[in-house]
This record gives sequence, C-alpha cells and structure tokens, in this order.
Amino acid sequence: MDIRLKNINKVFGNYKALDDVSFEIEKGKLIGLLGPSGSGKTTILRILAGLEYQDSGDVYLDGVLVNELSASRRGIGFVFQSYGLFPYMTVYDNIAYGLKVQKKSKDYIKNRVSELLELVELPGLEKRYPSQLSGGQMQRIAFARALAPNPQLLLLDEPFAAIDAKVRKELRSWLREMITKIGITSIFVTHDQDEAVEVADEIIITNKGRIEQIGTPIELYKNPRTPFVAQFIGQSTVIGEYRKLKGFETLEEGFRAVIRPEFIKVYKYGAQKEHFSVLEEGIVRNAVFRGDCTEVTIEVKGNLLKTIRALDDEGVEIGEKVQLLLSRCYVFDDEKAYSVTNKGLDEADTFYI
Ligand SMILES: Nc1ncnc2c1ncn2[C@@H]1O[C@H](COP(=O)(O)OP(=O)(O)OP(=O)(O)O)[C@@H](O)[C@H]1O
Repeated sequence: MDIRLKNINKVFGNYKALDDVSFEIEKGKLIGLLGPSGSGKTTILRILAGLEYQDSGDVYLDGVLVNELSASRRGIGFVFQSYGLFPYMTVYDNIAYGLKVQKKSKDYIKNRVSELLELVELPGLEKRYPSQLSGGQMQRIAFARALAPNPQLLLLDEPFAAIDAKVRKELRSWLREMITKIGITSIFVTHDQDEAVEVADEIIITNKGRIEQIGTPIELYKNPRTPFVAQFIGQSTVIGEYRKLKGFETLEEGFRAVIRPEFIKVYKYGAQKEHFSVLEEGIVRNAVFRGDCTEVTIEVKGNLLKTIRALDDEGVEIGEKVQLLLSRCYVFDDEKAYSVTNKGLDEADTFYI
C-alpha cells in the first residue's frame, strides 16, 4: 500500500500536535518515524490508522481518500509498545482474534495461525497465555496477530520500547528481515536514532508537530537540511564559534557549528606527517570504553570535541597531548544548515561516512 498525507493539522485543546504535515511513502518501504517526545509521531500513526481524526488535511491509501473510512476498514495492522495482547486469551486466540471478527472458517483460522507462528519462529506456543511468554516472544506474537488479517500497511508504535537492550537488538534485525520477507509497507515510531538508522529504509524526522526532513539514514547524516536535524542526528558537539579552528573561517554572527566524531581523526602527537598547516593540538579530557570503541573527548581551543577511537588504534590517556584533523562540519543558524569542508584538505582527504 502506498501512503500520502497531505497538509494534516491536528490541535488538542490549544496545543498544535500536527502542523501542516505532508509526506508520501512508497509501497513496501519500512519507514522510521523519529523525533523527540511530544513531536507528534503517535498522532501521525493514529490518524493514518483512523484511530484519531485530523482537523484538516487528507489521508490517501493506495491513492484512495480515506478521511471518512473507519479504522476497521482501512486494512491496517497495529503493533503497540505494550504488546496489546489479550491476557486472558491463549496465543492461538490472540492471533485468531482478527480472523474471527472477519468470520473466517475454523480451518482457515487454524492454518493461518500455524503459518504465522512459523513465520515469527514460535511454533508450538498456541496454548500458552501471554503471562507465560518473554517480552520478545510477546512482541512476536503481537506482530503475528497484527499480520493475521493480511493488512496492507503495518504500523508499529515503539515496538521495542518495553524490551531489554540485548533482546531489543535481536528483535530489530528480526523485524527488518521479516518485513523484507513479507514486503508489507510498514511505519514504526521510535525516539531511538540507532534503531531508526539500523532498521529503516527511510526516516521521517518530526519536531514540534512538523516534518523536519525525510531521507535515507545516510542522506540525513550527510546532508542535514535543518538546524534541528544537524544536531539531532548522530553524536555531535555543537560549538558557538569556530574559535579559529584551522582550515575554517570564523563563523558569522548567529551561526553555530556541529562537529561529529566521524569528521575528526586523532593522532598520537607527532605521528601525523602531513597537513601540518591544518593540524590542531588538543588535550584528552575523557575516555570512555564503549565495548566496540572508545569515546574520547578532546579539548581543542576551549571546545570539547567528541571523537571515536577504534579498538585497534593505539590508546590515548587522559591529559595526553594529541593532534587532530578536522575534515568538515555543519554550520547552521535558526533557518538553514549546510556543510563546510576544511580548506587545507583535498577532497580525497576529507572523511565521509
Ligand atoms: N488525546 C490527546 N489529548 C490531548 N493532548 C494530546 C492527545 N494526544 C496527544 N496529545 C499531545 O500532542 C502532542 C503530540 O503527542 P504524540 O503522542 O503524537 O507525540 P510523540 O512524538 O508520539 O511522543 P512520545 O515519543 O512521547 O510518544 C503531545 O504534546 C501530547 O501531549
């Protein structure tokens, strides 16, 4: 199912929850709706599903205007953060629920339930109750239940939020594989960037009821188009002025710069033999081991820059003097954001992700 939202507005009391929201989603895509708390993500899902109605604007599903269509007639499956399973029903009855509402035959339901249990890799659990399942299993069953009536669109509202970190990671890749396999258009809400970047084909970034930017994870990283996106995506250090960082001009009044760890290379003092004119000096102020890398904070001309050192890189110690090459940064004011490259480096020397 392809989706189009056109100029959607929604006010709760005197709070504008959605402000002129428009976007289109191609059939079969897995979309992450990413934004801070209260930015309108859930409201968008609920309006799409017909669980909430917009004050103005249009919702089209497969080119058909569905503003007046009730939730049950939109062909949409919903998976909630809190699983939404009926606690007093077995796994079988939970999955069968929507099919019984559709008055499917007993044989059809039996086959469909076992087919779905195979799909979510939990065969044999028909007789269990939700209380007898782990969080990850409950979410898989909730997924099976949402898919049972063959919806054309699947909406997932923070589907992993209630699940602990390790299982959450597994479920993410599982969901990605599952959705690719079924080929169903899906939108999931999250406020976790890593989750959105890892799972989604495209990300829609919401902020204060508006869409900030839509793009693939890599597009959002490489070309943030608004100040909000420049700061929100990726791990960044925001500095008020360049303080004459080598290779960059002084910032204009009202502009700030975002520097990401991936734009910086850190060298042991004296190890770098090129680009002397733009090599900066800094002092290591903090180093935190993150499991797969070390996050190192370095003070450079009064700015604390976050950098990453791979496990194979030679270690640095707190208080150590190091050298850095800063390849580029994003510059933004209240209205626009753009990328600036270090003037002392050739294109081939700039570090892109
Ligand atoms: N039924 C309602 N009545 C009044 N205000 C509401 C209602 N539903 C949502 N809101 C308000 O609208 C705004 C957007 O809410 P929404 O749940 O869409 O945000 P969200 O981005 O999903 O947030 P979160 O990540 O915290 O779930 C919030 O300020 C919320 O308090």
